[in-house]
Amino acid sequence: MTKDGWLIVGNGSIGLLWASKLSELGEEVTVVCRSSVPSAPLEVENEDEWGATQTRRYNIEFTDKNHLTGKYTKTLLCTKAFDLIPAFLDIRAHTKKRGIVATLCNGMGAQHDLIPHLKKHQNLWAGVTSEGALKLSPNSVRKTGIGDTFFGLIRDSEQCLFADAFPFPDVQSANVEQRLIEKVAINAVINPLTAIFSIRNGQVLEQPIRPIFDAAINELAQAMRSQCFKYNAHTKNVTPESLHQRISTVARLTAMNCSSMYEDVRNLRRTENEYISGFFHREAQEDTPLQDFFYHALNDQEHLEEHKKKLLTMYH
Ligand SMILES: NC(=O)C1=CN([C@@H]2O[C@H](COP(=O)(O)OP(=O)(O)OC[C@H]3O[C@@H](n4cnc5c(N)ncnc54)[C@H](OP(=O)(O)O)[C@@H]3O)[C@@H](O)[C@H]2O)C=CC1
Ligand SMILES: CC(C)(CO)C(=O)C(=O)O
Repeated sequence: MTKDGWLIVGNGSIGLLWASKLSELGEEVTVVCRSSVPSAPLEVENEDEWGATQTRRYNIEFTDKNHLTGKYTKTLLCTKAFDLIPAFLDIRAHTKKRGIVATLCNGMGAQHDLIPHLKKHQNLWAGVTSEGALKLSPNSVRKTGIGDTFFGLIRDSEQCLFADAFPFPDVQSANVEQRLIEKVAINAVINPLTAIFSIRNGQVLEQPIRPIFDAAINELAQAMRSQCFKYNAHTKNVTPESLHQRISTVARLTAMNCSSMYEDVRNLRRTENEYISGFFHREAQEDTPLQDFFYHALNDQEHLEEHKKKLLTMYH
């Protein structure tokens, strides 16, 4: 049986947020959960313009992979980068062979690694989002930051049911590779700093973190402009000023948010370090000592306090 609604994989903050957005469009939404399957409706908390909390409820279906039926034409994977492929393989049998698969995860690498696992005529849309969200329980989420979201085709099959149109208004992007790289740069600055120093996003703009924030941006801009950088076609016009402006804006708009990496570190969960600082650590041909430092510090969390002190000494 063909299902024309959306199948969302992952009831984390982003999966719950997108379940509400799709539901608001009048779409049928099914969310596949790996752990506990909620029996209550989805709840989304948001602050109105006067700072009062508003809660909206949505009638969507929560289920687990063993109770899925039919084949979905539209699938949105909202997992961490390292879970993307196993999550798709879990539900692959329930995806339509000419349908679309979309991803919303940070970092670089996992999206492209998914391509060989797709069915023959499925289109793959890689998404990037700078919205902030905090999961409160398996069925509730709080919006914590304003941001934008874009999806672009990274695998285009002529026989896909949706041709090359993404079935959600105003999010389609023709230059998604550029957006993916720009987003990984944003995450490579905000996420490690917030995770190492246990601070909210907005605090990266303040003392004593500010000099490290500035240095991390200058270093990345230089690495991204280098002719030897594999993705140089998408990044050659990046300047320290433009990168600075973009990353500072995200930090301001999500000032009260705890980045996904900070949440992972404080909840003792695996981080996306490998797909964020790890990406620059492997791919940048220029020296990126700060990214290398972040990468090693986050792989050595038992000594985070020492890494923190060292960073502060180096930049003051
Ligand atoms: N939170 C934020 O503000 C932002 C997050 N992002 C990015 O979006 C992506 C998702 O983030 P976020 O929602 O915060 O992450 P979470 O860790 O909150 O959620 C990921 C969810 O995916 C679930 N999952 C993993 N594997 C499977 C599977 N096989 N089947 C079903 N569910 C599965 C996890 O299940 P379980 O509960 O069992 O762990 C978890 O609920 C990440 O790449 C993140 O970096 C981007 C911008 C902002
Ligand atoms: C945009 C930002 C920094 C929002 O917190 C994010 O992508 C994350 O937390 O991973």
